[in-house]
Amino acid sequence: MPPVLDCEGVSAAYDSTLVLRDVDLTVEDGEIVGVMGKNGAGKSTLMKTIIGLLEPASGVVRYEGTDLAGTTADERANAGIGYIPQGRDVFPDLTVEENLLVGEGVNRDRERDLYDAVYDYFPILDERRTQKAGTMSGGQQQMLAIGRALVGNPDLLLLDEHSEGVQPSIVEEISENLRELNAELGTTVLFVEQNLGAIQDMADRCYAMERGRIVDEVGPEELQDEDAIASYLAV
Ligand SMILES: Nc1ncnc2c1ncn2[C@@H]1O[C@H](COP(=O)(O)OP(=O)(O)OP(=O)(O)O)[C@@H](O)[C@H]1O
Repeated sequence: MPPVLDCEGVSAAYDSTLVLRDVDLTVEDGEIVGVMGKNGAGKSTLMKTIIGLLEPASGVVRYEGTDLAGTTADERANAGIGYIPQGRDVFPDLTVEENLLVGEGVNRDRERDLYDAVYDYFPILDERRTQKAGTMSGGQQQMLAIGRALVGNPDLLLLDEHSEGVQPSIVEEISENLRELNAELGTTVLFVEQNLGAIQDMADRCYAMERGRIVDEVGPEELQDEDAIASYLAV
């Protein structure tokens, strides 16, 4: 079976400024893989390139063995890639239920309705079904953004800094929920982060990114050694 995600020699630029340089990265079925790096390292750019908001200047992005070149972000979502951008991007004037309904639009498997699962993983969303998203806390909006991707029944979830603007105890809760849904639903996860706790709580293994390049790959044991990974982060 091919990896769920395979980036080979991927470079990307804004105008003529190269930001992502020759990135090789794979994510196997069922894994939770992190990419850690400081502000400006290129993590969001990597996510945008994988989901198709930015065309690579060179290299190949493959999803489940298929080259994604020339496909739009919508087509990639329909193929089973769920993307949770930095800053969450929930619809503030829509209720929790309505936000989830938007996410369901990309669900390819009509037999598999994941609303109940979302409300089980995130009970606060169940309690606030009719509340407008814009009135909820950062952590609750993050849960909603994850829920909205989840009801689309993704094989691969791409998460861009889910810890940002969320209080530490809620970051921990969200990381735990993500591990649970990975184990129970089999959803593969690639996340980018600079929060040490979220990286240690979530990742099976992790790539380190500096100035647009992958500079190291860190396995599960080394991940628990704070000193070993702190140099890659802004701590
Ligand atoms: N739309 C854009 N146009 C031009 N340059 C950009 C754009 N977005 C990001 N950059 C630049 O690309 C580099 C990488 O940015 P990116 O947002 O990918 O980093 P990051 O690792 O996600 O950082 P952060 O944690 O701050 O989000 C930075 O130097 C940034 O200034």
